[in-house]
Amino acid sequence: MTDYKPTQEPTAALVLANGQVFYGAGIGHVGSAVGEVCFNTAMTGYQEILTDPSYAAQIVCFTFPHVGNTGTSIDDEEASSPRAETAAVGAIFRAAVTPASNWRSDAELGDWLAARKIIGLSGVDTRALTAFIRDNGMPNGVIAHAPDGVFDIEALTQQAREWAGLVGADLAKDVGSQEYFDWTQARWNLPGGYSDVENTKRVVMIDYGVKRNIMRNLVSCGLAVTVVPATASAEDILALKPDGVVLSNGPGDPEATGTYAIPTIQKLIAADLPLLGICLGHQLLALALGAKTVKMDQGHHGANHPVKDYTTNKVEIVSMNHGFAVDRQSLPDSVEETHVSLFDGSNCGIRVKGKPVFSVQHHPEASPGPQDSFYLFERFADAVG
Ligand SMILES: NC(=O)CC[C@H](N)C(=O)O
Repeated sequence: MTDYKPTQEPTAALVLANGQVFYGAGIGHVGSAVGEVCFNTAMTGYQEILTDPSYAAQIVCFTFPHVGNTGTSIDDEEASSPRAETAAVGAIFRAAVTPASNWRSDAELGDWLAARKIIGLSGVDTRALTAFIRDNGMPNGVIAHAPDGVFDIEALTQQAREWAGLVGADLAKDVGSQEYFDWTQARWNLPGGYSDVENTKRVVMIDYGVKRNIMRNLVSCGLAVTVVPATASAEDILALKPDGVVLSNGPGDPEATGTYAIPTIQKLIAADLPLLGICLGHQLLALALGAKTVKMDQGHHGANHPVKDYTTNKVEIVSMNHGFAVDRQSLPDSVEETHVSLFDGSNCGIRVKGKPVFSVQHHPEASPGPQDSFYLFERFADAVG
């Protein structure tokens, strides 16, 4: 792969740890940021992707060429708080971002990226970058936006090389909420917008970087949601007398977050509470049950991934965003594999035999199906109810 130079003078660049450079036009935040570079194949949902806290410390290369056409809307934020660390650090686009044309848009993508402190880079050969990631795995890199076009490539390469990367990184405790709070908003299901619902059965959401739509789906299934920080102890959680617990999605290496999450989850399982894990929550549940997680080469990031539910033999089209996976071989006898990726056969779901404790690797709230995976929330609500 050769360095790709656009015809105009570049105002932004992606510099990989191996020294390769992708030049383009800058948009959004001015400055530089280091992260792991991944590609996402979704055709829609760029705002939800960039505000999914699971993408913290990542730079997302969109394979879909036209991004930004529908602008941004306050309703499409996914992080529970707008702090800068709760989002991807960079976004890479093939085509230049054109003005938004959509009735829902309340800000142009460029302005929104700037407000969110996300660096955008357009005009990049995203196919070449994606092919590179497919062949070599997800590299560390620095994305830099300098309107004067001056880049110290050597220093940026050095920064990418010296970054410790995502293996061993616990990001969940910084990205998740630092406070306890109740979430009451249900799914967007009325012409007037989202509705607030008061439910009686209460679940605690351990926030490792939760997405809002997970909480909306729980509320829509009849559950009241109390959010607690990632580091909340089992004692603190049990004191809230929950009817169930949800382990959220989140960024970073599950093993690193596991140092404090595993003992908590083990106590919650011992307390016989219904438990649902999603993505990072799935990986943490597996670790708490004695299994292992592994780093994937290119990961799964997209909105068209087929997953099979062995318990019903149905295939659902799901949204994925993960760079680590549960190692099937390491699952103990007490655990049954319930879901598998039909792309690469990797594990996508588990349940504990004889207990209402289960988890999935994909994002059932993200609706590419569009409703294929909502049954998981209903399954959990039934277990709680
Ligand atoms: N979406 C998530 O929860 C991601 C989980 C984990 N950080 C991974 O990359 O595998």
